[in-house]
Amino acid sequence: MTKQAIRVEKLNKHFGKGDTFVDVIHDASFVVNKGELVALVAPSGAGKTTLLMMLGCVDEPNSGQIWLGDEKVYDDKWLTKETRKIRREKIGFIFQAHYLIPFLNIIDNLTLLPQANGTSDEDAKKKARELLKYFDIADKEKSMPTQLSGGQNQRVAIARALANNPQIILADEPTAALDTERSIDVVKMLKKIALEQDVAIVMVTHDERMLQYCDKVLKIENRAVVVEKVIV
Ligand SMILES: Nc1ncnc2c1ncn2[C@@H]1O[C@H](COP(=O)(O)OP(=O)(O)OP(=O)(O)O)[C@@H](O)[C@H]1O
Repeated sequence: MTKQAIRVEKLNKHFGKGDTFVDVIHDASFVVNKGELVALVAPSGAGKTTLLMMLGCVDEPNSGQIWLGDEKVYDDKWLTKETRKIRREKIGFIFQAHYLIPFLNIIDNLTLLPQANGTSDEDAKKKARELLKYFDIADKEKSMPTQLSGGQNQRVAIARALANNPQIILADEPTAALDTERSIDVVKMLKKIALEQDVAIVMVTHDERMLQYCDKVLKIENRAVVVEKVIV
């Protein structure tokens, strides 16, 4: 079994034409393995979200190649029309805001997508309860998101990203709305998930203090993606 969760070769992305042309990512090549927590850092506007959204099959690159696990999904074009299916089956997303649905309780927030994807009510609830237990918030299943703290809601959002057993989690500044202590909790939790569930996690962060918990750092420098090992 290969360890590779994401492989990118000579990936390019620009926006606009003429006066509005912006070259964002130029010939990016890197690998993220299963079990790794990888930070993605760069100055504002350098292309972090754009890169994450290409890995998530949301934004289309201009050229290059992307493999998710062993499956090549992009080779100068998407290799399937079903990019939504790839997202649903392989990828979990976490954002800065938790985006829980305010009028659904915690367990219903967790079971909504799996049920929409065809999982039975019973199986979706079983998995949701396992996740809530794993995240130490089993007693909150009947609570509404407004009754939980910011850190607890972010744990629910992480649990939701895991509900479909993804191979890859893409997290866009998951700690930006949290204080330092809660941020460290969340990043340590992501590290534990990566290791225990053999998931690859790419996390955008502006916070240098979080890098020590990561295995690698992807930096975007002058449109190129540079991979650095974390030395603690
Ligand atoms: N849909 C779009 N059309 C045109 N330009 C875009 C589009 N999306 C992003 N850009 C441009 O691409 C560049 C990279 O944007 P991106 O949001 O990926 O940066 P970022 O590193 O995530 O920034 P931040 O840290 O501020 O969130 C920016 O110059 C942005 O203006």
